[in-house]
Amino acid sequence: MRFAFVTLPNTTDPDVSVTECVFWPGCKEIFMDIPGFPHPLQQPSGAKPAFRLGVSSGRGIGLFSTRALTQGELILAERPLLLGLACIPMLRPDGGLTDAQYTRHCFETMERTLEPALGRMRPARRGAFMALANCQDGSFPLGGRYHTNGIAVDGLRPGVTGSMGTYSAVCEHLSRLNHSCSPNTQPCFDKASISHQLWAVRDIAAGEELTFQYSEATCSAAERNEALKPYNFTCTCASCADPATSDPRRRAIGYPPSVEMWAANRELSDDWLIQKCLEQLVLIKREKLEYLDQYYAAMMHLTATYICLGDAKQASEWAARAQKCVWMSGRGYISQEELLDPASAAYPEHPLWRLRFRAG
Ligand SMILES: C[S@@+](CC[C@H](N)C(=O)[O-])C[C@H]1O[C@@H](n2cnc3c(N)ncnc32)[C@H](O)[C@@H]1O
Repeated sequence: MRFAFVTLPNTTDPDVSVTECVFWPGCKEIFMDIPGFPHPLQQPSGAKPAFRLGVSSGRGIGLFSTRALTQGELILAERPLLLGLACIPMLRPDGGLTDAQYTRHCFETMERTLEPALGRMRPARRGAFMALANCQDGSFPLGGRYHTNGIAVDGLRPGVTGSMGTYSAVCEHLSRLNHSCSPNTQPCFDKASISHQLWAVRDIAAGEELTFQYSEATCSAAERNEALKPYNFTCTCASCADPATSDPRRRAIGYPPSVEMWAANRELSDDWLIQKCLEQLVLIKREKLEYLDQYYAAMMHLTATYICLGDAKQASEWAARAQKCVWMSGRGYISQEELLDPASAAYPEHPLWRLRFRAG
């Protein structure tokens, strides 16, 4: 397998941070084809950083807020030290390798693949990479750190889904985020600036530890902890400590039914869909899972439902709440600026306006 080793942006300016990339052929062009690439890093508000590194009891180093943060606030943006394939496709060699031998073979291949990228890295960036945690036994200094600290990046291999389509970004600061099954932040990768951005998904108190989820949050506590095994820790968050209460709530989290279906169905009450969405929001808030797509979807549905009912005031309030979910950029987020003012002409002109009274 021949990978492309590239530095992006391609500059020797020491004041511009760069990312060492291990790309499938063709991935570099995804960046180079973006008009104006590289865009500058988006800057968080405030003169001082909104985060600091600190010791998190029993979890090594973590990130902490330095001040109160509001939902939808940008906490930090940084270029990854390293951006590469989440895993390397490898045929199992003939000769009857055991599972353990095959796993070792995969790690050895990853180690060899990462060596040239680390060799290209600026010394300070390489030092930052090597200072990161390695949850393995140390046999693979590069691959171990890569797997411990990589944050998933999708969409760099158009048309390829699953692990073969996923990239992994290792960052100096963002990779210090510890895991929580009820995370208060969400990282988003911005291709145009080749940076990872960290967003507050709910209001965060000054001094609170910043966390994100390493594993799918809507499955059971047992399944989540199975997925966390490669990171070598067991989660002790409130949801993992009380799965009898939390698991059924997480299982019940989903997407609301279609607005058009409800609008056309006279057997359903006018507030039927509103109740469905509010039920979802209660579950999501109890489990503190505001980062989920379903949270944003519930608020978008509430906006659309009130438009169908011809209630611009309520619709604009839900549009304003959905508007804060900036971390949904790249995952279906639509800025609804025009719906924030209930007196806006966008309401009577909206295709769903009073649909409930027109449908059927
Ligand atoms: C990506 S690193 C996070 C930063 C790390 N704490 C450090 O010191 O650099 C992942 C490692 O942090 C630790 N960790 C992360 N979340 C944890 C949690 N909720 N409980 C215990 N350990 C955790 C585990 O050792 C895990 O392998």
